[in-house]
Amino acid sequence: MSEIFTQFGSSVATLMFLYTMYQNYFPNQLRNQIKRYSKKFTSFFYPYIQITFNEFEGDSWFERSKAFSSIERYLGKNSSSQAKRLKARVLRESEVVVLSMDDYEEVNDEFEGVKLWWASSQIPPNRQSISFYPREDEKRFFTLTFHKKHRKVVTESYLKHVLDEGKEIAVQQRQRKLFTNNKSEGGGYGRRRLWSHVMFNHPASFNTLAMEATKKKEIIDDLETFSRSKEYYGKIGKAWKRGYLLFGPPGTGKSTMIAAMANFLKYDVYDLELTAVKDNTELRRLLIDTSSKSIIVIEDIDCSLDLTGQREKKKMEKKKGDSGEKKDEDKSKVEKELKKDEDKKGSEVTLSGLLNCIDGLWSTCGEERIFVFTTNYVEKLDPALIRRGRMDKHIELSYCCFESFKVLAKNYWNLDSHELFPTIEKLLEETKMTPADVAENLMPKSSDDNGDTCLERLIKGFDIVKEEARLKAEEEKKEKAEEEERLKAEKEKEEEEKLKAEKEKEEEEKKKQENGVASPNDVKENGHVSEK
Ligand SMILES: Nc1ncnc2c1ncn2[C@@H]1O[C@H](COP(=O)(O)OP(=O)(O)OP(=O)(O)O)[C@@H](O)[C@H]1O
Ligand SMILES: [Mg+2]
Repeated sequence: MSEIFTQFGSSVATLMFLYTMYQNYFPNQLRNQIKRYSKKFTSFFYPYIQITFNEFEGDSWFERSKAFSSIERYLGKNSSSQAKRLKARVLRESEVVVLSMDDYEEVNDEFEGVKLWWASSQIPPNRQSISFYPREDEKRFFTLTFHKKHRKVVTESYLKHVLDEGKEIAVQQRQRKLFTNNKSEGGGYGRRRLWSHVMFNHPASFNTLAMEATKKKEIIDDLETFSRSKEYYGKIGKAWKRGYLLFGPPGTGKSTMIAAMANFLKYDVYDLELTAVKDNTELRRLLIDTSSKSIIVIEDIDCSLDLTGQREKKKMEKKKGDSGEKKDEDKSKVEKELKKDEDKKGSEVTLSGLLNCIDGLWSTCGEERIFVFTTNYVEKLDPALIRRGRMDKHIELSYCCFESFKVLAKNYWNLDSHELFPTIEKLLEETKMTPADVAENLMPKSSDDNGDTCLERLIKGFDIVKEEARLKAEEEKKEKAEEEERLKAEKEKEEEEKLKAEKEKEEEEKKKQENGVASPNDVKENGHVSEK
């Protein structure tokens, strides 16, 4: 036994001696060669492949690798049930807690029947010191291990799947923003910020939007299909964007619907104020500066620009001419309209500039974008602006119907039915009331209010709306009668002046004949006086 120990001891000593000789006397180059061949030798028997994803790559020390962040999110979602140690991070803007697997944790994954292993590691810092910032020599990385026979599936499909899903999770977790364009002020130095933003926290959703169920479903389906159609748009050679035109009277839910759309798709919203845009070039710059997955909104498009072009201009010029002859009251009305027109002129954005941005070559900068225009007067818009392809879907938001009312009653008071519903249904058929008015009546105004009192108030509200409608109709009738009267007076005046002119002419001719002077009509081309 002691012999065996002696032999074992001397063999270990020999090995140690050889290793020390190898370390000390083999040149570096030779050592590297040996290392390379030994790795090749082991990989011949070791059937697995490893891919490493570093947190920071190349020169960009300050910017985390996008692939690393996507993998972290993907694994965070899939590893929370497997990993024993997780790291929690709270996103600054959204206050959402994001979990990711801690260092030296391992999780497995499966994709199309292929088994894969992920591990998170880090190269520890060389020196021990206290630092607020991440240490330069502290390198975190993920390692993906898989059998070499799955190389094709992993490199061609799995990695794309991981990165796409990671990106999608980021979209879901991000705090969305509401942007508005800054007014252009010439003469500034440096690069001006084109958009300002606040956090988008509008609570509207399609559940709370009062609208017929079929119409609502149609819009939801349309939005869903759009957001899933990246490949399809690419295949048919169309920019991945869609235009919606929302039209209807004030208070019918156009702005609310935009918020519901943004919440449904989890998009940012860019509220574009066209009158603050200097010219077409700036409009283009603004659009290039918008991100993908966003809704670009132009509210009250009929008021934003002189989109009816020359026709409108002529009408205003005529009004301007007329205003000289009008009563003071009328004059101020026309001047007000002219002032509004002047405001629009502060912007040199033209209809064709706008059309190019929605539909031209520039519209393809950025993808997955929805353009929404709203208006109270669809008939005022230029047909070129709202043709399909530009505004693909036209949605009319109208006065409250019984179905819409039921959505509001459910939202405001959790009412599915009530004895007053039939009365309200009848009143809604007879009277035009906007969802905004219905909502206002259903809002509790004191702690004593409940479903019954609010429905009763709504019924009374119909009387007010009816009375308002009656007064408005009367006023319109009066205005119409006054306009007719004015036109009649103008016509009579014109006729009178015409008659007067004719009479004067006749008298003049008569006078000339009496004085024996030939009238110019009596002079023939040859200069002779005609015989009468
Ligand atoms: N269809 C609707 N569903 C739910 N609430 C609505 C609806 N329409 C209007 N409202 C309520 O009325 C208010 C005003 O609606 P909103 O601002 O969406 O109207 P609008 O059509 O954009 O009006 P405007 O043409 O004046 O801009 C909203 O705050 C909302 O509470
Ligand atoms: Mg609105």
